[in-house]
Amino acid sequence: MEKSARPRTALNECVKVVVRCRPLSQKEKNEGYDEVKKARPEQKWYERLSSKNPVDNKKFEGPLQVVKVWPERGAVQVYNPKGQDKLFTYDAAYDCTADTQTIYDEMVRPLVASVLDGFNGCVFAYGQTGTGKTHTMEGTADHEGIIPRAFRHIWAHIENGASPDVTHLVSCSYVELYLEDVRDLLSKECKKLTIRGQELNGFYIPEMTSVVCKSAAEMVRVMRAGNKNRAAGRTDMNEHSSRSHAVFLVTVETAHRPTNRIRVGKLNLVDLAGSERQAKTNASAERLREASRINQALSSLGNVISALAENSPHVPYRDSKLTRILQDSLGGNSKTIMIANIGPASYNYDETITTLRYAHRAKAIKNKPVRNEDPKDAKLREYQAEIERLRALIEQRKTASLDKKPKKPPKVKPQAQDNVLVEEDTVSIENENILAESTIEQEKNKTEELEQQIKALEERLVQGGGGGGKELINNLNESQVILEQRHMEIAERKKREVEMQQRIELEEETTASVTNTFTTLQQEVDHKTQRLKKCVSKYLWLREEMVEQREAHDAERREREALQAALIAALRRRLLLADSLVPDAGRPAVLRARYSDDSDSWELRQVPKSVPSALKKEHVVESVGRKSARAAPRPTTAHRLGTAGVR
Ligand SMILES: Nc1ncnc2c1ncn2[C@@H]1O[C@H](COP(=O)(O)OP(=O)(O)OP(=O)(O)O)[C@@H](O)[C@H]1O
Repeated sequence: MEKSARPRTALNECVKVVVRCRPLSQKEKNEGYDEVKKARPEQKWYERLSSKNPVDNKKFEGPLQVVKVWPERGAVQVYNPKGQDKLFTYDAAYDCTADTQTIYDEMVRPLVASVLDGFNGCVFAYGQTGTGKTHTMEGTADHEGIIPRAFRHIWAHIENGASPDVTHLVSCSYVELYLEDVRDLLSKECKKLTIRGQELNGFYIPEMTSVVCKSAAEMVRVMRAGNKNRAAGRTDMNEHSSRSHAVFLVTVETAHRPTNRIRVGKLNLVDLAGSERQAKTNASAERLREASRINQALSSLGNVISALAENSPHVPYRDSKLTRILQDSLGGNSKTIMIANIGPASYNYDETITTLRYAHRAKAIKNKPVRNEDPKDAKLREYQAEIERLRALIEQRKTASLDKKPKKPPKVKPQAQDNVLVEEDTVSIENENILAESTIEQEKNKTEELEQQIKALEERLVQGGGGGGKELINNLNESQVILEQRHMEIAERKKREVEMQQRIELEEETTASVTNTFTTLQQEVDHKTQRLKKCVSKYLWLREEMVEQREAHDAERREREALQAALIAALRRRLLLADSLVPDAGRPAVLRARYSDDSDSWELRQVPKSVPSALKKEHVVESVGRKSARAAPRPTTAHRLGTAGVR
């Protein structure tokens, strides 16, 4: 099993990006979104080049399906009413006919195999609300998602492991990020947790519940138990919308007895909450607050992706808890897959383009996965040491109890005068024996207790080749392994085909003029005109893209400002209601945003006016968004409410 010649480190590895487009929902079909845009009046390139603003504000004239996926090219094309269609390429692209099995076999299976080999892995689903992130990651009652498939894969590997010299320990944890709080979904009352720095091997939450599991079914039960505690709600965009980011962490520890080495692979399975436009959601105050935090965390994630893609010297990981948790997965010690989920309908055009842009940027992120060998915090090592200690204790007790064996009473002699003495001896020996027997009984109980402890510890560990023993099961396991290998081979071939296709397209563009030979001048002119047109098209595309990105950025900023204004208005209303409770009620006051080191957050404080500064008692009204001290921006004017507004 063990091959010491294998390298411990992998080369820099880019984040793999996969796009999945969900089918139209029944509601969308009823509204007529199943019409596909086939032809679009094309503006002549020289007309568009001469126009001052290449992007007019043309909108969709009716409901349309605007996304076309090219699985064989790993490309996604989006019909653009404002200009040229958008075309993005990825490691893989799946249309609405693709099932999760295919995505798992082609993309996720190799990653989970690496985790079983001691690497860290992360799969995270990103996208607008209602685009199928939960469907992809968890699945539904009749459709298995990536997470339960990964469980089955892990246990198939353990059960098929040929060597009984290999011991495994599989544990899982489940946390969610709700309103910037990390909550333990596997603890009673979902206790709040604190992320303690960044360890070498993934994020570190000391009090997080960790459940040792012994089968895939047990892991599914743990996931379902956690899901019951997850924050979910109904929005206009999704009947069952996840209102939190959920991270399911699987740790697989593997000990190889001959070499006494332990490998620890950690797999983060992340279902992010969806971004959403407030204008579309008709959100209530509570949903607004949730959405604001969701969008805030996602925008931090976007900033981290951009900084990494641009090789920026500062990556703002500390801007949100989500980015702290994903720190290793993005630009660190992990192999990572981002699944960007999109919807096909035209009313989601802006969000689809935003998701595709982020996903495209994420392709440039380079990770540095390292196999985790013999880490200090391996639980398996702890268990093994404890079992050894208990065994040694039992041995000690056994040798000690040999000395306490009951003595035999002396034989009664025939002489009458000696009998009294002998009887006395017998009584004392019998007493000693009763004492010794009770001590032995106690020792036996203690030994049994220790043996029980060893058994309990050993039960948590799983020996490789668990499926062995029966020939039938062995054969079944073997065929399963062969089948898995075939799946991997097919997936690998398909991946290479997509890569080849993308390379051919790129080379066609760059080398056509070099390789082409022309017999007539006219041919050369035609060819060069064609090339010029292509270059101009590309230029136009980039110009449009730039303008659109600026527009999207402005729209996002405007939306955030509107959201902030709405939240502040809600806060003001609450303040007015609670006026009588405010210590300085009646006096004019201002609201100021101050950064608090204690709570690592921005706080809205009510500061009384016209009071000598020594007597000013600030009253914290509410924490506004957590930001780390280093990365936090100065409060904007939106934070500073007018003095007239609040009494
Ligand atoms: N590939 C797919 N095939 C069939 N149905 C799908 C697919 N993707 C999503 N759906 C359906 O679309 C609906 C919304 O999906 P889901 O809840 O997974 O979205 P989401 O992105 O997780 O949303 P949110 O961010 O609000 O939690 C569900 O009814 C789901 O079953």
